[in-house]
Amino acid sequence: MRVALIQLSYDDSESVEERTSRVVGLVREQAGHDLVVLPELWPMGGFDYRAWSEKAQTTNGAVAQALSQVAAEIGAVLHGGSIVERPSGETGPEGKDLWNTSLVFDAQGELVTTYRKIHRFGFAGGEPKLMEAGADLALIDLPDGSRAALSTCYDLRFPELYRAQIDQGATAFVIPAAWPMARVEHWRLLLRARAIEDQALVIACNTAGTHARTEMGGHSAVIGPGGENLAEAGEGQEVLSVDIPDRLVADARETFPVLADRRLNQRSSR
Ligand SMILES: O=C(O)CCC(=O)C(=O)O
Repeated sequence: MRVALIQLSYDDSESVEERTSRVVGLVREQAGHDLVVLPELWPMGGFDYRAWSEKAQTTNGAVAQALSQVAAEIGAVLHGGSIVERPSGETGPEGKDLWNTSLVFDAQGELVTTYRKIHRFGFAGGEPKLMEAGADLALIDLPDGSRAALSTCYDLRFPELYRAQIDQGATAFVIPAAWPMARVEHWRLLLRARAIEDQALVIACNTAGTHARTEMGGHSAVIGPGGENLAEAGEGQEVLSVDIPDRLVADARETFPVLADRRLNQRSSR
């Protein structure tokens, strides 16, 4: 399976429409890949809290439609990163109407899965103040037959989420992010930790550039189930193109079957 991660750089100068058209062009250039991945909240700005409400869209809005079209055009599964979602006529348990929602399109351009970020970042501000939390796990079948679980940025700090995902059959994690430079070493270390402890393929696409006065950390990466770096980006805009060997996770789990020794979960049998 050939995977492309588009580590997009942006600042405060583009409209949503301009950025969408730039991103569609970058996705189009990835024809020949089986899976293309974009970062978290790239259309609205990961840290541009003040613009979120005004820029929010539905999962059938202009951004989603542009992503659907380009996925079909290049015939690849497209993880479109996430958008600030305002569904029509829905509010959550806290009375808010925004979610941080990832969109996945199949190679025909159909929106096959959405994932609403479960762990909201910002403590008393940011996401918890403005958005509802997601409640559901989301998994997708990848073109090579493996099963990928979705999470977003700050979710990475909560290992129990990834354990729940492997209990649902996940062999890979796809993680879009807008992770700041200030804590980029946490990002790099936690990606490896999740790969090693869950013996899974980690496909993690971060943001570059500086927006809303926050410098993004870059260092998107593809990490194998033994913690091996299959590819890692630098700090600027960059596309990572990676060939994932067949049976990478299956072989790792067979030759070093540590997950079978878990005792504090339903699957423990020893
Ligand atoms: O956990 C972190 O340090 C960064 C998280 C974040 O930026 C996010 O979830 O948007």
